[in-house]
Amino acid sequence: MEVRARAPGKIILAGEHAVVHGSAAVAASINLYTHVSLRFHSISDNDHTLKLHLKDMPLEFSWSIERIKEVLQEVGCPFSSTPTTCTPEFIKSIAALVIEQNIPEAKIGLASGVSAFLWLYTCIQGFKPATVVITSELPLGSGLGSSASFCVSLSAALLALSDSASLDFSHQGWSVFGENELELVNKWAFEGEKIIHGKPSGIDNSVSTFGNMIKFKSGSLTRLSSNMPLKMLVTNTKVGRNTKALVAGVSERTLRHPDAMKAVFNAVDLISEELSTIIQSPAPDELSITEKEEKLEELMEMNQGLLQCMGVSHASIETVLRTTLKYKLASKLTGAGGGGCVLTLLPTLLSGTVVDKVIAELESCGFQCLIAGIGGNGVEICFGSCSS
Ligand SMILES: Nc1ncnc2c1ncn2[C@@H]1O[C@H](COP(=O)(O)OP(=O)(O)OP(=O)(O)O)[C@@H](O)[C@H]1O
Ligand SMILES: C[C@@](O)(CCO)CC(=O)[O-]
Ligand SMILES: [Mg+2]
Repeated sequence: MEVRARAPGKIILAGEHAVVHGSAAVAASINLYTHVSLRFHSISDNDHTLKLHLKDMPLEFSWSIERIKEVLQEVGCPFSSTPTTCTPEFIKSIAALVIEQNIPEAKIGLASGVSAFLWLYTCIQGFKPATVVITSELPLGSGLGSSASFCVSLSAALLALSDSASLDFSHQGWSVFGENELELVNKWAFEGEKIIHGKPSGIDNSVSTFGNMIKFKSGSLTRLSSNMPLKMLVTNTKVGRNTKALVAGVSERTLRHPDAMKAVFNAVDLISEELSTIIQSPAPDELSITEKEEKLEELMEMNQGLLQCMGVSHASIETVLRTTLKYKLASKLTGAGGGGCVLTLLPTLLSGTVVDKVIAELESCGFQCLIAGIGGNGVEICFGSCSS
């Protein structure tokens, strides 16, 4: 029996970092996915290993089930029907299993992803021999939620083949879980994100699980129904960074300047609330689409200024901001910042020629541009044949 799962990446329209400190944030799924395929080995395979194939790296890992048992059972049994946080003892043991695989130095950032894999796998499936293959359309470590879509798609595939799932294996094509299963996928993915991120707010795994557009505040999610055709240019500066370090940096700044940072987070909260109201306000509205877009642009600029206050901008991000401003377009970083991706709102009435010009200028700086499809489905699973 083989199952496939796919989960989308995301953009954050407002509120990254501040959301870790209790402010509201607004995020939307995008049409770029991480794909997971999971197949248990049968007795006739005579293969007693757990294999992880990161196809586009390309890297392959393999552990004998005996070795995994030997290392993990020293600290307990991770197998659990409810989402469980990986303890520091398990983290250490899992790290030992990852180190044995000799990940090349240039790809060492993947170690946290492989650790999250081992945690989610052994918690949800225990010690069953299997092969897991992962591919991703998302750039890793660029602010588009690669870590969350990795954890969500993996949790979905693992839960789909768990004993507690009651799914219709004969259904052809992609299908969605029921609400309760989605909640469970989301909770497990959050545990995986903790291993990769340190202190995630939960917004990335939530939007990857449920899709569409959400407002997220203090761990709770509100689904937004947008009445605006939103078009965003995503520019990848290709400057590598890692979310864990950036989130930790903002927390350290908050410890040094608690009152000033509280005011910054409060301002971001108000920006996210206003942005979600504008996006949801019914059309036709007293505000024309253009007026709404102008308000969104201003809010994005204000949010970007506050992200600079938090210390998460970067010279490459500033270059994108300056370039798009020449065309009177507003931009902000998305995700954790420090490099990674920048969003630019493309107003409905903007001519295609201007879009082409701005993309050409950004690409001449060595950046990579794409126009993301915003607000599609969340995680989906498929048994048997399905289009990719
Ligand atoms: N397809 C994948 N295979 C293995 N590991 C992955 C994969 N996708 C993400 N990861 C793990 O997640 C890490 C990147 O996560 P990180 O949170 O730093 O960036 P991001 O999720 O792309 O951006 P953001 O959190 O700002 O949205 C990688 O270094 C790796 O450990
Ligand atoms: C930087 C951050 O706010 C968003 C990363 O996409 C971290 C988080 O909320 O977990
Ligand atoms: Mg991430």
